Amino acid sequence: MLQVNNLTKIYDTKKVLKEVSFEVKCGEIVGLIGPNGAGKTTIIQSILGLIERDQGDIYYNGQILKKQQEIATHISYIPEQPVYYEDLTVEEHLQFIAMLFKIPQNEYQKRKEFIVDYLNLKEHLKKFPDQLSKGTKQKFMISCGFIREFDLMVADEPFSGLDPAALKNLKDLFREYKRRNKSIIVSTHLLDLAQTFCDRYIFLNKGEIIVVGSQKEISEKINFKNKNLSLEEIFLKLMNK
Ligand SMILES: Nc1ncnc2c1ncn2[C@@H]1O[C@H](COP(=O)(O)OP(=O)(O)OP(=O)(O)O)[C@@H](O)[C@H]1O
Repeated sequence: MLQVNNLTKIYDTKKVLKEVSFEVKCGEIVGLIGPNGAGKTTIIQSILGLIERDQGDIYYNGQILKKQQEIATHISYIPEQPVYYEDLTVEEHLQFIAMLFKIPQNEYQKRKEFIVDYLNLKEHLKKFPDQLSKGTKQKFMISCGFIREFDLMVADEPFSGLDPAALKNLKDLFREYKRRNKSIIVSTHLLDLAQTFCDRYIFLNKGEIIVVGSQKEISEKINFKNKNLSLEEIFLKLMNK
């Protein structure tokens, strides 16, 4: 469904992404894993057209994606840092997104009830984002990502600040969308959690992909004796820690 070819990004004179290529299939959850500064957010922002690429093409269902509007139509996004309008309430944001994506009113109500219930956001609907705690703000960002229809969601550290119940709910939500044949790219440092719901992983370091595959496949590639390494063990081995 998504094909990323030779993605390269240069800041000043530093290549922070070096010919990164990968694909994401329909109904697949792919974990983007790597140490701080590896390039996860840069990949996500390049796919979404939020920053300009120096090289590389993004294909969506075989069609090259160029215009911001085309990208936004197909791909939903949970940003790493909350982005919102200070003078709109949580509910008004959801309505605004519904309007942008032309979601019929009855469909919007159904989706809102589902997501607000899933994320325990009901008591916060009339609040302004600045009145929310960090974790609730994150749930609000997640609700904005899920209120609209999408085939691919890109989530940049979406678990940040969530309590254990909300972590579980978001994980379940990702699984539910996978059941609906939606694809998800998720960047996270929570490796124990990631290994409970991701199908495949892209391990990055210093702007380069070092290995791609399922936990089992990567385990086998990097360690012949013990084929069942945890994701944390894989990470530490790959980073030579
Ligand atoms: N606007 C910018 N100007 C210059 N360098 C940048 C800019 N944004 C990111 N970088 C650099 O690009 C590299 C990749 O950063 P990026 O934010 O993509 O990493 P990350 O893997 O998402 O890290 P983290 O896990 O800490 O969120 C880093 O070396 C970072 O310093």
